[in-house]
Amino acid sequence: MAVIAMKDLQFNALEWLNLMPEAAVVHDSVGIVAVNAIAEPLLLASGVLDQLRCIRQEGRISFRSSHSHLQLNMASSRLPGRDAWLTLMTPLSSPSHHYQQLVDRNPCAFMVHRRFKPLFANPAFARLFDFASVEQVLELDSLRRIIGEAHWPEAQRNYDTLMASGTLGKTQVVEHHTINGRSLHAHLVDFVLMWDGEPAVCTVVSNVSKEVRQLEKLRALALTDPLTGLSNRRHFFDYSEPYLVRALEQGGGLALILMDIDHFKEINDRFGHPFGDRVLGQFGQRLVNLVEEEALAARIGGEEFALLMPLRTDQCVQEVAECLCRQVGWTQTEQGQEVRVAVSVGATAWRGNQDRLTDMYLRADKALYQAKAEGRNRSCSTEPVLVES
Ligand SMILES: Nc1nc2c(ncn2[C@@H]2O[C@H](COP(=O)(O)OP(=O)(O)OP(=O)(O)O)[C@@H](O)[C@H]2O)c(=O)[nH]1
Repeated sequence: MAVIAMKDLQFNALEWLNLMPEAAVVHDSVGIVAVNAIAEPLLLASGVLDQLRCIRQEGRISFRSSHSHLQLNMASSRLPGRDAWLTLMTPLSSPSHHYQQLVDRNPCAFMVHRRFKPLFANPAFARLFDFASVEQVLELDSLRRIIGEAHWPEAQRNYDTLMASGTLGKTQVVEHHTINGRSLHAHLVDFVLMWDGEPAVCTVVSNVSKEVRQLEKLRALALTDPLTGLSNRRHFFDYSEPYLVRALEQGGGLALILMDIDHFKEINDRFGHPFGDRVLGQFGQRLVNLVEEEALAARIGGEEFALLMPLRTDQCVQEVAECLCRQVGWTQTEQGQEVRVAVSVGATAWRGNQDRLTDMYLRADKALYQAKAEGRNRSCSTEPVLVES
């Protein structure tokens, strides 16, 4: 592959060209940016550069023309967000044979036209989507089944945009299901080609299921406190919104409860940091066991925990806080000595639609401070407030 000029490092023209097993040229308002090896000799032939200039000057998008000597079919796609074009040159004769080659030479590809009617597919595509053969793919009237109902409206919109603009489809990662219902994540790159005088779409597919799973794992790790397995501070504050929305929509109550283990420094000092770590882990476990599943429990600091939980109409925040305070602590023996793990608790209830989590946090923190000041191992809550209906 020869690169004539690369004006912008972010511009992934080379990547695009790598996907094209046929003659492909990327050009912008100044000139040719990149070509692949198959297109290079074609550019030397008289007339081809003029055709490309025409595309630029007239601002035409997808078009088809043939050069008398070379009998080329030139279809241009505008690169998303760029004043640049990708032109594919295909022999005018035997397009069917040519497109079959196009999909066959790609690691995994298919071509559709008119509402996702499959025209060509390669064996890797058939295998990836659990088809018995390429023929089975081509028997379908539409790829709707593997696109999936959830993604179908968006896929149709993308297809229409692609047809109307001739623009290269945005690369995207989409969850699909195989014909056997197996879920997989695929990275798709679409480009427009001419088929039987009409635009059609060729899509190059990469199976990125493994990468997506790894990303999901990493995301979960980034949101989890490793010591307790609870949500971490970031997740707690980022994930609070659905709780507030639900309280607002359903008019229910919501409690924010902060808990801070008493004299934790002393526990560390007496029994060592690893023991302190075990206490934190145990505390997290006890907390999860005490609350219902829909509660969001998090470790938001060293020995500070938070709980965001819906309140039933028969529950009042003071009682919930008091109950937790009594039940979450415990006594155990370590190195022949008694260890008492107790907490101070500060709690508040949501006060209606102007009340944000940050407001609630300030109030609960104040109540927690009060519980510490009054002697620890107790709960305090903000004064009873009527929850707005
Ligand atoms: N083992 C362990 N200790 C931690 C961790 N994070 C914070 N700490 C310790 O937690 C202790 C908190 O001490 P303080 O803020 O003085 O609070 P306290 O001793 O619990 O006193 P009060 O909160 O006033 O009852 C400090 O000694 C920290 O080093 C952790 O991940 N593991």
